[in-house]
Amino acid sequence: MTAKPKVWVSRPLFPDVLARLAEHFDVDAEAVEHRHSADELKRKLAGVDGAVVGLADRIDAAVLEGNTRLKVVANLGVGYNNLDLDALTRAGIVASNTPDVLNESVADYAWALMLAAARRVSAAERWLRAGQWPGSNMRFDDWLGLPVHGRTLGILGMGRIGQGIARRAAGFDMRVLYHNRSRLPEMVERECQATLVSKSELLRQVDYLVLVLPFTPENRHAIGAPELAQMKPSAVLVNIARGGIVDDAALALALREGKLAAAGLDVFEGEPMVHPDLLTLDNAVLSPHIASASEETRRAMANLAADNVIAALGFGEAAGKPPTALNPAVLIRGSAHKA
Ligand SMILES: NC(=O)C1=CN([C@@H]2O[C@H](COP(=O)(O)OP(=O)(O)OC[C@H]3O[C@@H](n4cnc5c(N)ncnc54)[C@H](OP(=O)(O)O)[C@@H]3O)[C@@H](O)[C@H]2O)C=CC1
Ligand SMILES: O=C(O)C(=O)[C@@H](O)[C@H](O)[C@H](O)CO
Repeated sequence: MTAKPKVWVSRPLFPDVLARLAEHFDVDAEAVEHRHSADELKRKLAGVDGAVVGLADRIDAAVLEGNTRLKVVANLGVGYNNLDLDALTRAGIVASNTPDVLNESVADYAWALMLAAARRVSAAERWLRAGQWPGSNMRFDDWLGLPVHGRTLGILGMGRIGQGIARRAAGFDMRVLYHNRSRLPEMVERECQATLVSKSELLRQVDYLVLVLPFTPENRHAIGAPELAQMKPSAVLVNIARGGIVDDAALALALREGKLAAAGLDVFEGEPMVHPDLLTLDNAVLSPHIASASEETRRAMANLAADNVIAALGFGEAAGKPPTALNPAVLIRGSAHKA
């Protein structure tokens, strides 16, 4: 009997998903969360045929150097800026991500941050938990927030998730503007009731700006001091995209100086570290990169990553056709199936 292919799972995963992988593979699954160094990644990946990795695992040319065994890397996330896709493709390794299954949960969460930032939910809760309500003689005009309904929502990066955020805006009777490098099909614009504008028009007109761009070299600091200066001082910024798309130092300054009303942030430059100034600001609602974290969605992401590994290594009904491969040309050339 031939030995089963080996698969490494870099972070703890749902047991039933690991069991699906174990039907076909000899699975080495990490039992505790741990940030792997480049050396550890190189060592782990050298001994396996497939891997399921997280956003903290940076898979680049140095990590892959000399690796002749690895055939597939499945990323637990739709964003894949932790993968050097060119290096993976050059090495004949299939890479995959987890699009679509998380759209609705992440769109829900963008709204959670938008509403919380507008209505000062986190600051009010901190105040209440600190025991400050009794005896405070809270005034009729204390804790005033910003209206959401009827305002203008802007989406920078109107892809799968951005469109979900836009569709929800109808319930709040909002006008929706968006900016992408290319215009969406008219039918999609109609469904989302959204209008394409230039980036500077978007910055100037919106009351709420939600960022849902991928992190690429082009998008680094897409929102920095010059862009913040174009926004209304009463506007709210929501970043659920990636740390580094916003210049967090410039954002903290704008929030402190009242040049921007509030922010809701799920991602940070250099996370898990957060810019110290943001931590001191009451008008910033902060969360630890949890926009996709509903049970149903995280399970769907894990299963989709497993589907990709199973198919790329030639098993299951989709053998040879990983459903969400980022570089399917590797499969067409057949190099993912090196001996
Ligand atoms: N906080 C979290 O937990 C999560 C974060 N994310 C992040 O959200 C990102 C988006 O996901 P998803 O919606 O699936 O991706 P999509 O690829 O479907 O959408 C991205 C959109 O961004 C647009 N875009 C890219 N570059 C630019 C640019 N320079 N200026 C304007 N628009 C741009 C693209 O349009 P065009 O090409 O026409 O410009 C596209 O419409 C992910 O890459 C990930 O980083 C996703 C899930 C959870
Ligand atoms: O999908 C993405 O791009 C995300 O950023 C998230 O869904 C993370 O993958 C998730 O938080 C696990 O780290």
